[in-house]
Amino acid sequence: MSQLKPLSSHLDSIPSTPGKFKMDKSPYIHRLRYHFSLAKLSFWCFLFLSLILIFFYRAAPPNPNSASQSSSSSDPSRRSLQTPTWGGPNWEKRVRSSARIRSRNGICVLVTGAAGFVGTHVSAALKRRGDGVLGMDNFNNYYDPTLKRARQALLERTGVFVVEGDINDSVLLKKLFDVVAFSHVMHLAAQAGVRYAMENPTSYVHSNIAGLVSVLEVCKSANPQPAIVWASSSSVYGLNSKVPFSEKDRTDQPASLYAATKKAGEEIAHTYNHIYGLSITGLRFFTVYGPWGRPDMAYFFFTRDILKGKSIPIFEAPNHGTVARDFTYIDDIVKGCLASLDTAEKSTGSGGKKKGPAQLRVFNLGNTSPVPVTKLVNILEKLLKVKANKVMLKMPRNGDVQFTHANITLAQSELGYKPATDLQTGLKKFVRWYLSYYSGSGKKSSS
Ligand SMILES: O=C(O)[C@H]1O[C@H](OP(=O)(O)OP(=O)(O)OC[C@H]2O[C@@H](n3ccc(=O)[nH]c3=O)[C@H](O)[C@@H]2O)[C@H](O)[C@@H](O)[C@@H]1O
Repeated sequence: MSQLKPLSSHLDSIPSTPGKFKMDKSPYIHRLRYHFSLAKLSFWCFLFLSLILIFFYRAAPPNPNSASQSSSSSDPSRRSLQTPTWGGPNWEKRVRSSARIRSRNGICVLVTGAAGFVGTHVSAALKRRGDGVLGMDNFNNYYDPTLKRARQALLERTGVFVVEGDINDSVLLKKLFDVVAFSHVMHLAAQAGVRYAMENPTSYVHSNIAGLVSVLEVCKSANPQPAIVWASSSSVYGLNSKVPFSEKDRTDQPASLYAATKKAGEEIAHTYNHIYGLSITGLRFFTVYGPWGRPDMAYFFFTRDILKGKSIPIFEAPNHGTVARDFTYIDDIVKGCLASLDTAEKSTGSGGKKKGPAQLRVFNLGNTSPVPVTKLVNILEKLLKVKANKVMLKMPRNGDVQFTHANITLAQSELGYKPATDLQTGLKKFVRWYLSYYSGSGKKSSS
């Protein structure tokens, strides 16, 4: 710029209208021509450098569509939108290769939330039996993202590519369906956790409502439409006091915003099934635990805090009432998920138009034997060989319910679902994983 200024003062004396400037061979004119060509050269150099700078600036995020959705909101699920990392021929090649079916009668599944706890186990199990699997995850920081990266690395080793992106990024979702004709979508991406909903309510609306609609919108327009299996929650039973919880029981009394968004998801699923002929199966998971689990869940952070000698807050109901959960081991949940995919009928619509009625199902996937939280802590103490510093607390009014208990008759008859792992056995496997994962490298921290 500094070079152009003095030159522009020379150029100011030259008429701007072409044709009015007469060529003259005087020495002054020669000097003028010399200055003029220098100005031109500087101008083109400047333009060229600017173009290079603009090119590199724009090339930094490969997908401008996603970048435009970035937000500085406190919502952790949105943060990943700021660093989109998809697109390009190599990326498409990896997507295709990961989604390629490698067994006879295999299915081709898009797994959202693939770097999550259940997502990782389900993706690995599908891949092991030869199905085509493509993962998707936004790697948000609701809990330690290094654990999610470690799960991603595990999946990479089994041949599953996890695309980094948010389910609200419909451009990315459409692109994935352009590249691969998925027969099924296993939709597990969600904002989980019951108590966190009071801290960050919008993250639940963003992932569990807007995100679900985004996924269903793309599925409904896809040709062929995939069959969808997705994660609802035992929390939809809310204040229901009839035990064990059956799919026919009322679910209109959610006790947390988390539960309300999952219940809303079930109603949204009904709408997309009704209008567009999408085949949809909702799975009500009951407190899933196991290796590679979620650090925000009680069994996980109790283990961490017992080992650190920190106190363990154990909630109790009024009048010292027992708080209990139908803890369900991850391997049993995986079997239920795969059976749901295998028994899912095809969607009946195509390209956004319904052609006939389609399957709509909801199943409880629980363990059918609730265990008090105090008992969970006793088992952990024995497995860890450390006495817990227990502090009994009145159950806070932040969304928890006193107990959960699944009736699994429907899943048993329709899916052949039969949980086989009791809490003692499952926690033993979890503790073994926990100790090797967190002491193995000496670098990781569960805090
Ligand atoms: O079944 C489900 O649908 C839900 O299961 C879990 O929710 P929750 O059962 O509340 O699991 P945890 O947060 O691990 O709590 C387990 C038990 O420990 C108790 N707890 C929790 C935290 C604590 O500090 N102290 C304590 O006693 C809770 O009251 C609860 O009874 C998951 O976190 C949800 O994402 C999932 O949807």
